[in-house]
Amino acid sequence: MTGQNTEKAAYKLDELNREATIGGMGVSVARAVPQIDMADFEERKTEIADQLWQAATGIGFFQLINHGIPDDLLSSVYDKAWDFFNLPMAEKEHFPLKPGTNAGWEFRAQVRPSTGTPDNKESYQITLPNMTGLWPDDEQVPGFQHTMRLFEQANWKLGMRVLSCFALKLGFDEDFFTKLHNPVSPTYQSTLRLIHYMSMENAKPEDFRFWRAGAHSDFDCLTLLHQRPGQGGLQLCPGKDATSGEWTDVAPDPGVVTCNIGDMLMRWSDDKLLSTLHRVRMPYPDEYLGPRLSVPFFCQANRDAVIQGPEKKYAPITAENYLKERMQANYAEKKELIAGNG
Ligand SMILES: O=C(O)CCC(=O)C(=O)O
Ligand SMILES: [Fe+2]
Repeated sequence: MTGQNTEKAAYKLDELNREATIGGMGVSVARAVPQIDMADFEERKTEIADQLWQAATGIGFFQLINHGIPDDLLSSVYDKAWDFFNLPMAEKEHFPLKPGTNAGWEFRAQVRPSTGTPDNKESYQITLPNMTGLWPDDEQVPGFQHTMRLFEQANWKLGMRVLSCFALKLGFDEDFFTKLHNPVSPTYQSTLRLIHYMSMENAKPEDFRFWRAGAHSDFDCLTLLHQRPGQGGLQLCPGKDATSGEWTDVAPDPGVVTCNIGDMLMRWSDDKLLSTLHRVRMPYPDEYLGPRLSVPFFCQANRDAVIQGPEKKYAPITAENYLKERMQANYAEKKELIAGNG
């Protein structure tokens, strides 16, 4: 089967080689990240698809405005995320991230090939078929499960709109990707992730040498990221490697959803849609030093989806096998599956 040999060798895929060489600071360079208006989506689909294609074949990042995810839902997600992260450690430990499931809580466990050190963060991941025993109850965090399910669904819907535009552009049926991100299937593996990057307010100068999130590309098809205004740090470096060392801050403007293409869609588009390296840097001394909360949603095709582009540039591979290969590099020393999306 395709992939079996490559699965055995961590770092074998091009993406991993790319990641392993990009731990340096680099320099800061301003670049425009296109903003794309999703208003009146059905009527404006052709125009929106053109804009998405241009951004995704260029810088690989774009920001959606008028995306339809209600502000009050987003605020409620942030409130409940804090309620969760503020639980005592001993309570959070009841929801451990289970290897290979992208579900549950981890604390400073994700080591990036690019840095070799754990990201300075804790996170809680929601992958719907894998959540048994992993939801805090309404006494611990009132309304947590209800709110997160609503938000997961809202992100899925927006993600599928974007993917339907890429499907049209690639010559697939409009609902091609939607059918392969089927949320009622047991093979569903899209993930909502709540991330708490630790406050740097009382940190020692040497702690600033590390990364909130080391440079990486995402494994999935498409990532929708919610950043909080005033809590920046996300940077991108376009192209297939970071040899330029030129990183661009992606502003956490209010009301935008920041999107990037992941490796899975890059492969599925025969390398036309570009998965772009990104990272989360530490704040500069004159910036906000408090904790940072971000919420990405990873649109990741169902495990049994077969990935092959219209031009058949790469051999077919199931999403499950593709992710196995991709994940092996991101495990902590015990080679456990820490996080399988970004
Ligand atoms: O927190 C962020 O701004 C980005 C997080 C990210 O890139 C990831 O989790 O894959
Ligand atoms: Fe990422």
